[in-house]
Amino acid sequence: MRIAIASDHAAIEFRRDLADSVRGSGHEVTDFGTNDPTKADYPYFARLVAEGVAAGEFDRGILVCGTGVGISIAANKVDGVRCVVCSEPFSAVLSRNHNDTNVLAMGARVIGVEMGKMIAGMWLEAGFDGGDRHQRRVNQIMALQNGVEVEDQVDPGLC
Ligand SMILES: O=C(CO)[C@H](O)[C@H](O)COP(=O)(O)O
Repeated sequence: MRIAIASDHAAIEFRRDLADSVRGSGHEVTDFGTNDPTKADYPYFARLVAEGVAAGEFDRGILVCGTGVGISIAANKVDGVRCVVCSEPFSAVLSRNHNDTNVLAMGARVIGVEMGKMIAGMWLEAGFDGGDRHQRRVNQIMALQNGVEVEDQVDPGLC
């Protein structure tokens, strides 16, 4: 797959190690930096990756900052992006199976790089389960992103 990766200053070594690992698994990796250890603003780097994924230039994106939180919030502002921030593989894989996430965020101040490689590897391998309920909910998420009103599809009488 074509993978875009970026980080802020808090995750430079983590991102470089991770990019090597993803490349080693046979993916085509485009690394957007930063390579500047002075302060870098994570929304800028989130945007480079998120817009590339949303435009179809990349199949998936990986973002790293100190916690993964800010960079994931920023990525999720881009229409077409479903970014998950993860510190363990279970949520990463389920985010693919149920939510069809297309960007993964992690925190270099939260987890070690070996855990990051495992999370990214499993996330890249996992597929979307699809099917009526998961596809419907993903469609609802995307409708929210576009400001469309979303109705609960479940009969309240069944709750
Ligand atoms: O985790 C982050 C955002 O969620 C950033 O990496 C973090 O806020 C950067 O902090 P500092 O500028 O103090 O190094």
